Amino acid sequence: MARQLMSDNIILLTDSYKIAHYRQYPPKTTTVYSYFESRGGDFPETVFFGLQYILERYLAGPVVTQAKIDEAKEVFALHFGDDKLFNAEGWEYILKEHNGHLPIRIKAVPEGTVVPVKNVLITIENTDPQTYWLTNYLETILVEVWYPLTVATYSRELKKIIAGYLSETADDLSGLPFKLHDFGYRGVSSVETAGIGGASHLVNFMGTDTIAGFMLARQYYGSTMAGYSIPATEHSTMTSWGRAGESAAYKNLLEQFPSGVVACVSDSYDIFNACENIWGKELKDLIVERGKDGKSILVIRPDSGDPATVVVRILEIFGERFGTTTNSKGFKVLPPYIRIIQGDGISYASLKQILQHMKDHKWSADNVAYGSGGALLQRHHRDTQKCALKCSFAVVNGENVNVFKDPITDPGKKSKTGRLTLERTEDGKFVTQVESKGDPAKDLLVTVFENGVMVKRWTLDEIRERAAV
Ligand SMILES: O=C1OCCC/C1=C\Nc1ccccc1
Repeated sequence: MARQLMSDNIILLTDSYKIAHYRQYPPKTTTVYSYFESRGGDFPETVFFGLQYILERYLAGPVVTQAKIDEAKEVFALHFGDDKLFNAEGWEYILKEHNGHLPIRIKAVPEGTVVPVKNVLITIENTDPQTYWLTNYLETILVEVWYPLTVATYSRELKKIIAGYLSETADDLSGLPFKLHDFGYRGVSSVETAGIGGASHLVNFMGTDTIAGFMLARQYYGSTMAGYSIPATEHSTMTSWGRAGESAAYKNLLEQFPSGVVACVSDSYDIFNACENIWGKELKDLIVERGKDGKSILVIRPDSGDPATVVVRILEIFGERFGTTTNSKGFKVLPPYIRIIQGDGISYASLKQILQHMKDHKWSADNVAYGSGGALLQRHHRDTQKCALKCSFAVVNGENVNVFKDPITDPGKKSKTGRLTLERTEDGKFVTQVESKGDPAKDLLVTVFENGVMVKRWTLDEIRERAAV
């Protein structure tokens, strides 16, 4: 049989130090209860997303087998130089008593919910008193939810910026879902990262080139097709015509794609010459003609230079060549058959600068879409939103213990204690009730996983509803 992939042996999906933790809890510990939160960071609220994938992919079903236990025995004896350290009995207990299903209960806020930081988002506890040691054994894989949570949050913050400028400078927000396109597949650390991050972006938008992203949404979030794209050029398909062949390359593009939306990267040599003399003069009539069907659009993609400066300069050139109208908010709009996509240097900071520069020059946000790669999918870490899992409650020798940490060296790391609920106050604000004082009937946390079974799932459509800007 093909050897178990490391990522498919749940016993190996943890940090080495956790292997020895079962001997370190107080004697007669029967419950370990922990919670996950974002303590805050770049943004004051987060979109909860991505736990469903982790549960389905790594924790659900009969994940414990004798083969995996044997593999763990072998590798941990080598890894620690000690064949007595690994809790083989504990895992064999799960195999025999629970038929390989994890005796764990996980409650979480519904995916897509936007929650202010410093609120409980997930709780996890063991359902079998024998497996108190399993709760935090699963911390490692569960805390990886920081990544989809942070990408979904970051993507939504970019959406807020674009929505704001559309509200101020466009007739409506109908173009918003396609205003930020995911260019990030090559810029992430692995195919799995691309899938997770790509799906996280699709909570907020519908434009993507990260195929792994909509495939993950298809497989884990019940979304037949979560994201869309269009024919677009890259430098190789343009520069292979040679510099002298630049206009022939562009003309060929319009002939190959006589209708529909098509994008063309145009900065290979001199984007301003390309816009002024090729797109704006030599091929102008072709562009206007194809636009007469009311649905064909040529999208020009700059890919270098200072984004704000380059975008506005192209808008001015196209405004002169193709004309403009003034919309209900008093801002200029190019004819519907020609647009711009800025896919270089897009980030939370630069997006505001570009949109503000456009506004200062009376250009509507309608004219430009954006693409983002590494900044969208990769330039994040667990401390971006300070995501962590901490133990807040235990039962030891039949006694309830409110567990917490409160380091004198960092008050910001003080953890919540007791059993927790996430509730809403009368005025609709989220509040985390601590010390087991919450009302389970009001708890917004939903049991999503129990004893190996996914007991609650959400679809991407439902999640998009909750996360709507
Ligand atoms: O130009 C475009 O218009 C919209 C469709 C996508 C697109 C470009 N895609 C892309 C992907 C990965 C790296 C760079 C660009």
